[in-house]
Amino acid sequence: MCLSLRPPCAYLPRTLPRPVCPAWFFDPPKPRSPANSVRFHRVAAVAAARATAIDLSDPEWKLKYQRDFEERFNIPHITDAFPDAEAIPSTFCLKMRSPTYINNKDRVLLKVINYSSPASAGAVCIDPDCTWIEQWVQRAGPRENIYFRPEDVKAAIVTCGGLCPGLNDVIRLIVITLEIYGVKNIVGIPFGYRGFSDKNLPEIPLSRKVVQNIHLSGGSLLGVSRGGPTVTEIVDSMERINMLFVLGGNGTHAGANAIHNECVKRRMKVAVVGVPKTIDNDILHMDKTFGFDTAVEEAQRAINSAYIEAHSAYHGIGVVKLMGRSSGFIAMQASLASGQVDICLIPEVPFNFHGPDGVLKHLNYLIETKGSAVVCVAEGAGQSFLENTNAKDASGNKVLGDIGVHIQQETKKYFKEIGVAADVKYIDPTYMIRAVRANASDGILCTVLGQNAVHGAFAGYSGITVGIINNHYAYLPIPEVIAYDKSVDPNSRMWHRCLTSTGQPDFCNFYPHFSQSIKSSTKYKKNQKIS
Ligand SMILES: Nc1ncnc2c1ncn2[C@@H]1O[C@H](COP(=O)(O)OP(=O)(O)O)[C@@H](O)[C@H]1O
Ligand SMILES: O=P(O)(O)OC[C@H]1O[C@](O)(COP(=O)(O)O)[C@@H](O)[C@@H]1O
Ligand SMILES: [Mg+2]
Repeated sequence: MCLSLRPPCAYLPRTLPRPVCPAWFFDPPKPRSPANSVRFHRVAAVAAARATAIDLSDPEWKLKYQRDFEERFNIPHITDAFPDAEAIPSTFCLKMRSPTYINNKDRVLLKVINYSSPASAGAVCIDPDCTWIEQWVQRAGPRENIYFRPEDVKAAIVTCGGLCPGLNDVIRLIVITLEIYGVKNIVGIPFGYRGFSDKNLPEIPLSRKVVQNIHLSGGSLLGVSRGGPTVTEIVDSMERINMLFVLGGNGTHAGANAIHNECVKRRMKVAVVGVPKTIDNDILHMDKTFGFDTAVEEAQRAINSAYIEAHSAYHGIGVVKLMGRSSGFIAMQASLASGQVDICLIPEVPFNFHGPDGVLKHLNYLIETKGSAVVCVAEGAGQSFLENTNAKDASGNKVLGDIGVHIQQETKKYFKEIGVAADVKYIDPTYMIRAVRANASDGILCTVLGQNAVHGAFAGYSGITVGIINNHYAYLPIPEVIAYDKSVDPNSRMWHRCLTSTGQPDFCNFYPHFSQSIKSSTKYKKNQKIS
């Protein structure tokens, strides 16, 4: 089957025999655009920095790589700074039966596919032969011994960044689990990191009674914010807090790691544990982050509305903009789930609006052949077409231009110019999606993550976060999950499945002139640097 066809091919039947596919299809290049080349450079820089120490001609390189991996994914523990910290038997006990514990040596396998070649879809290889190297990370869960006496614990929870379905579910389970361990002093920090420094925002006392039903609504019981005090100010104001649960995305986790480091520097015995919250799903190594499933489900509803509007109008075109600053996961998954999208545009895959290979030309084709069309665009896509204001939000995130409005305007202009009627409707459901309560699968994920965050803190780990990896739960050191933003691999099976579903061509005449062998692909080059 041939996916990702350029427009001339797109008019051919979909069941093309393989030879009809252009050669470059079988060797798809990594797309580049001004926006995502920055990202790729960052990825490459990180990989190269790690790779410099590895010499593939060294017969022991595999062993050394494995050792380096183990070191990187080793999670910090209270005993690193306090070797004399006393371990006591766990106070975590269930009413009905005694809990089963996790052994400190239990591990979860991070990569489960043994790629035979760098050309395999989605392959991530360390050397050109794709040598199989086991990469193990720490299994999450309750330990038999704990490093905090529940009566000495003051636990705080803070939620930062933008909203995400499931925040209340995680808060709820952290509080409930802390109480099961016997903790009485539990507080919420109001409005993100800001709550640490704003004297007008007192701590919120939390208990099972307070949190019992909070998961029934979206948002965060504690409130969220961007920006706020410095790490020094945060640690200065932590007073008696010796367990800090931080719910947030990459920015929040960078803050949490800095808080952990500052506590170690000041010789404060504090466990700082993150729970990744990002609706964009851009945290590394995890199957997904909580709220993502719910977001996709809600996004589908917006797409369905756009479809109905477009389908019911004469030459209707529905445009839906979904979240995703630098990663197109929601747009890709929602497009796949809905099956109603004709064009899906994400930041990772460059596109042209105009010209023979452009989005507008294909929209005209869709209007001619189908009578209507639906476009789903991720907010970070096509930013190079918009004015760069260099504006930043309070957290330092780039303020993006509205690509949805741009598509709507350009589409109207184009159809007017070619003298074809078109009725263009634009839907931006961003804040509606973020504010809903978690669906059942996210509710379960939040429950498990919340519990494991508490187990991690009691086990004495700090500067860690918790995530689902290949359907198991693991603790990871924070720097490893925020080294760069996770993004959609345009060479992955999932993106190709999305293209199969939409039937869209490549909107970039860049591709045909780029038919190089796999040896020039980004991943291969990265691996070459290693050798
Ligand atoms: N590199 C950083 N170091 C310390 N704190 C940070 C850093 N980046 C962001 N933060 C703080 O983390 C919080 C959330 O960051 P933000 O980028 O808005 O959301 P998210 O955590 O979802 O990425 C903000 O209060 C911000 O000030
Ligand atoms: O308007 P706000 O609050 O700045 O949020 C907008 C942003 O929030 C997001 O939904 C995700 O933000 P977070 O990384 O904080 O979860 C982005 O996709 C979007 O750009
Ligand atoms: Mg972020």
